[in-house]
Amino acid sequence: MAWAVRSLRRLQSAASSSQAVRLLESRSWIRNPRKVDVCAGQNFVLKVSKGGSDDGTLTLTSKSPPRVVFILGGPGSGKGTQCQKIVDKFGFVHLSAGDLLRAEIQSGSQYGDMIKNMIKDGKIVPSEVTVRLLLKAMEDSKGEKFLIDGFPRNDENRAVFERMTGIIPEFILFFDCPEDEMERRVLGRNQGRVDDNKETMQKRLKVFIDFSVPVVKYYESMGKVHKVTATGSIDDIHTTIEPLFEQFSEAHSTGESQYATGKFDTSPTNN
Ligand SMILES: Nc1ncnc2c1ncn2[C@@H]1O[C@H](COP(=O)(O)OP(=O)(O)O)[C@@H](O)[C@H]1O
Ligand SMILES: O=c1ccn([C@@H]2O[C@H](COP(=O)(O)OP(=O)(O)O)[C@@H](O)[C@H]2O)c(=O)[nH]1
Ligand SMILES: [Mg+2]
Repeated sequence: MAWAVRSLRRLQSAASSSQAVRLLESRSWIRNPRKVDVCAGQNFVLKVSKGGSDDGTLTLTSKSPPRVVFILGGPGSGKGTQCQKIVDKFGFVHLSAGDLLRAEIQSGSQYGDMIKNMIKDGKIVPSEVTVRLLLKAMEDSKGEKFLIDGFPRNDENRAVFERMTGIIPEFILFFDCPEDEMERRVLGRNQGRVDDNKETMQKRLKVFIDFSVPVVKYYESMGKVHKVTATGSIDDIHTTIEPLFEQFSEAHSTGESQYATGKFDTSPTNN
């Protein structure tokens, strides 16, 4: 029983809900859910439903669940530009996965060279690297609502984010832009980026079609995608998407929202 109390204390001291999710997944904290009805951590409440079978369903609700909107679209479709206008008006935390990766290169990280070479080739960086950067940025920001820009870029990104955070996006904003317009914008961006050139752009567009568009289709099958025609003026596009964020703010003005319900396998572990 001592280890159950010890483990419970570990869970209760978890600094964030995402840590609790990781503890749950590792199952290193509990062998018998019957002993734990409700466990309140610093940022979350864990409720164990008294399911008849052994694999009781655990519901992890967070007192202030991180609410996420994914902003997707091809390179140069206008994701960053529109995110900035949404932040100015609705106070989200804007996390550009690409910017976080470029900052990681600058930081002298052990992954720096790998990330730089992959960006140069328009390739998608391993999911765990990007998700850890996103998680850290979310926790450091102390924010509650996030625009995650340019992520997930493939199905593995999507699955790893969900597994590591337990977060389901509120909706996806997809900027639909013709390839020639995206190329024109990227080549005119003048940000000194290693990947803003004709050759890399062709590779990025292929990666977008082959890997990122299927992620949009996945979320479309869940009815979570708002597709926006991303040609026309920056202000007109912003006006088109504003109502989505007005509704978002109203819908979540009060109360907790359940953000992770998982069938965490709580059958007694062997170890
Ligand atoms: N509606 C638009 N019309 C023309 N240029 C745009 C529009 N939206 C963004 N841009 C420009 O195109 C380039 C790419 O925009 P950006 O927001 O960086 O796209 P993404 O983040 O999707 O790559 C930037 O130089 C930006 O100023
Ligand atoms: O989740 C991500 C986001 C970006 N990238 C890499 O970073 C590059 C630049 O991404 P960013 O979103 O900044 O490009 P944009 O679409 O804004 O031009 C991409 O082409 C990828 O090589 C990645 O691997 N994973
Ligand atoms: Mg961008």
